[in-house]
Amino acid sequence: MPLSDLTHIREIDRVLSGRASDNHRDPLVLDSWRRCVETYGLDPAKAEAAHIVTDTELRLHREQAERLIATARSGLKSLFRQVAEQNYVLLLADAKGICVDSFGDPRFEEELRRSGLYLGSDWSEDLAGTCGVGSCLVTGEAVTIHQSDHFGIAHTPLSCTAAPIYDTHGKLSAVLDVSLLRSPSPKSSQNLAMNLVKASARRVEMANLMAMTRRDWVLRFSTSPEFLEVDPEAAVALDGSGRIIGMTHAAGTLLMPDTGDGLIGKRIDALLDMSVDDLPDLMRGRPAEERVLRLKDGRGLYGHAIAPQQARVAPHRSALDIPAPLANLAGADPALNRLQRRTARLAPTQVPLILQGETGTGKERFARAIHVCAAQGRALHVVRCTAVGSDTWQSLQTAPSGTLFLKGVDELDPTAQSALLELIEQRTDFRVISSCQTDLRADDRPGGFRADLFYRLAGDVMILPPLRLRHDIDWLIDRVLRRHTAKDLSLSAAARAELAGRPWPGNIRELESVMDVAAAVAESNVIDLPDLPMPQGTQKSDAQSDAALEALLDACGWNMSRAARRMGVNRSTVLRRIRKAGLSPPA
Ligand SMILES: Nc1ncnc2c1ncn2[C@@H]1O[C@H](COP(=O)(O)OP(=O)(O)OP(=O)(O)O)[C@@H](O)[C@H]1O
Repeated sequence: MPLSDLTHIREIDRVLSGRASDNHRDPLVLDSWRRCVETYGLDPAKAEAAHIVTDTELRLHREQAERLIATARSGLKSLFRQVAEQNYVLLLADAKGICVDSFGDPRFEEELRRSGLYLGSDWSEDLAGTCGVGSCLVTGEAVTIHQSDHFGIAHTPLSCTAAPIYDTHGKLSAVLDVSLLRSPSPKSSQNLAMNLVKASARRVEMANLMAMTRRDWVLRFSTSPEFLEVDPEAAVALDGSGRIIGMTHAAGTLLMPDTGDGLIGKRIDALLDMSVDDLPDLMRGRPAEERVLRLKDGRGLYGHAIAPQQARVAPHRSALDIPAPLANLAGADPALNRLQRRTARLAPTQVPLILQGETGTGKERFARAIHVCAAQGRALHVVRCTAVGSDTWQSLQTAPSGTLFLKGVDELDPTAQSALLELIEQRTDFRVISSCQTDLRADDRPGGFRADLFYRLAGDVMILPPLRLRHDIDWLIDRVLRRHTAKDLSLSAAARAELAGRPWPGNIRELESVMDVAAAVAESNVIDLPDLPMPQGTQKSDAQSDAALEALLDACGWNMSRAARRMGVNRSTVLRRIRKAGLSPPA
């Protein structure tokens, strides 16, 4: 027996008798050696090179791991391209340690087969001893088993680096291994291989999650905005209520660093300061740097949400027509639901749109949703019209094509109007969406909005109703409340009724700030009347005209007290106005 083998066997004996190894072995290797002798009863001197399963067994193993293998194969190929010049062999093993796919240089085929770096070889630790695949399967971690780290003397020339691949439920399902028949002596020579194999396993898990959860939301994470879209670190799949139904392994470590597991079934709002309703805001339309997520322990992450590619259950026709980013903007409000349906049809076109509504009614949010539905990753340029200068128009001349959102377009002075007209005539590749708070009209008189520009912007004008006229205010309250997930808050019936009756001059923005205050001051997890801040000043009621009065009454379901609270008057005043206007409740 060669001296090196004898030395190896003696070292194992020494370690097994409780003495230290001279070779600064990784504790993971020493643990595995102990298992080999004490649990599996293996003998390091037995020079069994490779255990190869029969063709029938191999077919069975391949069939069982078929889906993952199909996904992993492309990862394997690209990894092989990266290491092709360096004589590495790539193996994909299933959860039992059987090599179900391999890539290697055909010139060394016979040698690879003899060494077990080949299809059908069984690398489970209880059979092959300490080895890349087997020890990775036992520990669930990426490992390098370098030369004499191997238990059996038949394997000590090899250097194997392996990383686990977990399925979408967090179960270890396969191992990706890169091995060398001969390698330089220092173990550190395999550090790069370790990074490559870990990155490939992560990408295989990501691709597998995406393929398995096409009907669900996927939320991908990265600690840096640059890699968020190209190479995210982790991902989870979510059902419609925000429960985690799939994950990549790294998501456990990232979202629950203490325990790492138990992620499946958890609600996303229990882990992050966000709810499932915020997912559309995390889609591609927004710059990655703005898509910051906060973990409950205060750490920050960047998030990228991918909408379901197919509906989970076939909804009824009108819901089917509305893509998720738009559908998430309203509850059951007939006017808004009509608007959503209309917008869903216009979103994929190039028709320029004007969104009109009071401050805080959600015009920008609507515009972003339209962009996300239409733009397939193209740029969104937001121009705040109160703050434009010549440099704004100049930089837009060379900006990438996409959506141009003109926020507060009614604020543009004549010079800016000319500059904008010139820009959109040149940049026909911009889809223009504008927002305004006033009833914008073409008016060529001095100080007006020039007609030639107006008709280029106003393909369709969409009116977003003020909050006091929305029927879905309860839905909105719940939605805004869900952002305060740290306290698991709810609202007392009295507080809810009080909020439903407010005039809301600042609309949804004001609602958000009221809920922020209430959530902060509430002493229990039920927000009650005293927790609500006073209304922030009252605006002249919309119910000045008969039509507006009727709309407000409709929004309140003809409940006089609620209408009176919204208008900031008493009940008898409402009744008097109804009589004067000759209005009556719908039959
Ligand atoms: N459908 C919605 N659900 C939940 N929050 C919403 C919704 N629409 C708007 N918001 C929130 O309300 C706030 C105001 O929305 P946004 O900025 O879109 O309003 P706006 O009409 O563009 O306002 P302004 O004209 O004053 O700029 C934002 O914080 C936004 O996140």
